[in-house]
Amino acid sequence: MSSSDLAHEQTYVSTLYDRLAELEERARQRLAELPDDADSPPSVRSERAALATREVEKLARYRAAETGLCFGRIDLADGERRYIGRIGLFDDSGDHEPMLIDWRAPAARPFYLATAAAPMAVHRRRHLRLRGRVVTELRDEVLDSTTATPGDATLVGEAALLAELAAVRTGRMRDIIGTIQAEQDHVIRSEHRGVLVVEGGPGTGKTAVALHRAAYLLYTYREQLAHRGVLVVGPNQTFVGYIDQVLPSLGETGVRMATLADLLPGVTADATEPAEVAEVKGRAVMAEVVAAAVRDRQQVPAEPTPVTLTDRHPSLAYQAEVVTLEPADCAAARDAARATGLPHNRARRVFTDQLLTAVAGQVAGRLGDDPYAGESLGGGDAPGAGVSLLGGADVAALARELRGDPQLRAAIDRLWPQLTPQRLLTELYADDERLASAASALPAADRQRLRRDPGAGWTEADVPLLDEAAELLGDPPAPERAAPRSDEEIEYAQGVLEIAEGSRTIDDEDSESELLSVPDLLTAEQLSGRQTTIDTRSVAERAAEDRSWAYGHIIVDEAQEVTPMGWRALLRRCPSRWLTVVGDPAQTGRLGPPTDWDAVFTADGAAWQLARLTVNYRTPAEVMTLAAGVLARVGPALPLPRSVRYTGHEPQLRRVDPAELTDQLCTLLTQEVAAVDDGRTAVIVPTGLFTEVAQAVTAARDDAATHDDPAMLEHPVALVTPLESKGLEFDSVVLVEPRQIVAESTSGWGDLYVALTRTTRRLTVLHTGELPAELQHTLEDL
Ligand SMILES: Nc1ncnc2c1ncn2[C@@H]1O[C@H](COP(=O)(O)OP(=O)(O)OP(=O)(O)O)[C@@H](O)[C@H]1O
Repeated sequence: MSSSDLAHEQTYVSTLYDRLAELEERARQRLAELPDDADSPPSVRSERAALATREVEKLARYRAAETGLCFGRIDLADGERRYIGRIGLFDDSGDHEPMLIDWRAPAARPFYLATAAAPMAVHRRRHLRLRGRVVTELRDEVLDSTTATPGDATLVGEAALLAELAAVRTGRMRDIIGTIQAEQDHVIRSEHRGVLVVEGGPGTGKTAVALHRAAYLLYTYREQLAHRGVLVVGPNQTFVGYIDQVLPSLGETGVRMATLADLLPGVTADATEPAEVAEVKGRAVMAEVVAAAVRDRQQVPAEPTPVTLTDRHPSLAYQAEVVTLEPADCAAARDAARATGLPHNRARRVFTDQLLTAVAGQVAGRLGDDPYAGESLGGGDAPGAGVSLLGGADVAALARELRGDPQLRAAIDRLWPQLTPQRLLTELYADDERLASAASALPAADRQRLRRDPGAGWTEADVPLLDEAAELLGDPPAPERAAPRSDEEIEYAQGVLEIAEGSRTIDDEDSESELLSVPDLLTAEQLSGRQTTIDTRSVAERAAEDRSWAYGHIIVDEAQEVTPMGWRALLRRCPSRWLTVVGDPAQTGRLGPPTDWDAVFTADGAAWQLARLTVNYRTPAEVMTLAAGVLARVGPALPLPRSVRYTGHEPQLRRVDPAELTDQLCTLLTQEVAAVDDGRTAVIVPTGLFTEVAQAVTAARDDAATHDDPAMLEHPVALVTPLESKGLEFDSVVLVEPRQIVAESTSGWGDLYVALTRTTRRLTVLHTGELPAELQHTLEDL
């Protein structure tokens, strides 16, 4: 590439940065010019808050675009030249000519799709590499079948791609907007408005593609998605930490990232449990178990139940101290409450009302009996025997009075208690009888797995069950008195009232003294209650605090790990059924059958489509050859993704003396850390060996960390179990005791396959006994 080419691009890129700085300055000014709000009415304040939010978001996008602002250029056959970058920039002329095209805009698409065979009117594609604002490198491809450089015809911008893939890892995932490949582009820009399921082997870019799709959808459907927000679900907090920089680096900050365990506000699901228990909790049948557990809490007594009233009710002249809850009355009240279709806590009101009316009728029957019914008083004024003297209004008044009786309330509570999801599940798990009734569809051994004493804490598998329960129970009816207003709000309202009082006209003062003023009509508390509080939380924050939030789009990563109950919780949060779901059946770590997409989505009425990614960008071909034997054990029909590159490093298989395992490991780590420079090395250890190995390694090296450290991935050495390594990648991987990994795994060979495919460059397998034949065979075949 000539230096004049570089100089030319430098001039252009500098102009782009100048334009970006101008726009940033303008947004900052607009923010500064927004008037102070304090005294404006709520409608004006909320409009200004919206304006401010828009400017703040713009500023965030401009800032995010600073690094690597422009990364590409396409020259079209007709002479048009388009620069492609992180955001769109237009010049200030009246025509607003595009200076830089957002990578998500349709005009940028040929940059990602054009090949020599199908050039899409592109004559040349250029990749620009920047360091800060300086253009350091250009890579050109001429898309002309006669002059095209030889290479992998399926790859777009092969040289730039391979340079990206060779870069050392930092412990945080990066965006890939400069080198998105054609099959990935089709997924990112898919116009499918239902569920898009993307399957692909390790390293095929499923996570990268899912996140770029989120950015693409937010760009293309910003109005629609800005209000409802986008949720990205990952398998664990380490993974969420690994990917959480990608969308902000693309200028998108309004996305909520969470694990399934975080879905329910107010529930911390950090307890652990055996995989066999989690598997039972994840089954679809658990929806029926939870529903039955709720129904079981709506009871009818087998026998008439006497209740001694405690209060001396003013209207009960004869002190009817004992009332009876008749099974037939309770059953009628239960039927009426269920027939409303309301959630349990809301339907409780109907049950209570109807039962109280029945009890009041009983009391009224006693009170209203005509004492002279048997006597002949002459005249036809008395209603006669068996006919109450009290009318419907009297019965209603009695029912109202009875509602306050503590004994009666307690009796009703036993029949139809107000329940929280936590109480429902705690009492279900803790009681064999309740379990036998609600979970009768489960075999006895599985029911026993659910048995647990109160206070054990919640696990991730409990969250969808709690969510299911929350849906069936509903929120309790709003408390009669609203939550007290804050002192500050009341003080402000008091001030308003004083001003209103002080600003009364002279005419007012002259008028009659009984003329009411504002403070006579309204207390400060009432006025503060009428003020509209302006919610300054972001959409993502509001969504996180609201169990019933409906997201505009949901992205689910490592989707093969989600259980049928997990899917119910996710789909509930996306009424539009617009989801992107990425996963690999071969990497399933959970017990139970693999996910049947049809059973999950078609049964739910969602239109779903399958797309596949076939090229592995992470794992070198040498390592994938080793992993092939293991994949065959995971499932003979599962496709092996094609690796995009060889690195020249054959995987090392080292047998060591059991007594020397940790010493050998520490020595090896010193070599690996040196070999990857600033890169990252992982030690993947079976769970049963984890504590021993982690203690030895962290004692020997202060650059090593485990998941106890939230910044684990930023350390040169991370110690992880196979399950924790899911979705992550490292420059070098040391895999300890593969045979034990398989022995411990609940899903057969899947965990070993995941562990083997985490490396971008180097792999060493340390083992003390025989290697699994699957690893040896593959090597012999080489
Ligand atoms: N088009 C691309 N250009 C540059 N890098 C890419 C591209 N596609 C994927 N990569 C890189 O390949 C690596 C693997 O991508 P990613 O983690 O998204 O794969 P995955 O399919 O989710 O893997 P796994 O299932 O093993 O977790 C990442 O470092 C990612 O940045």
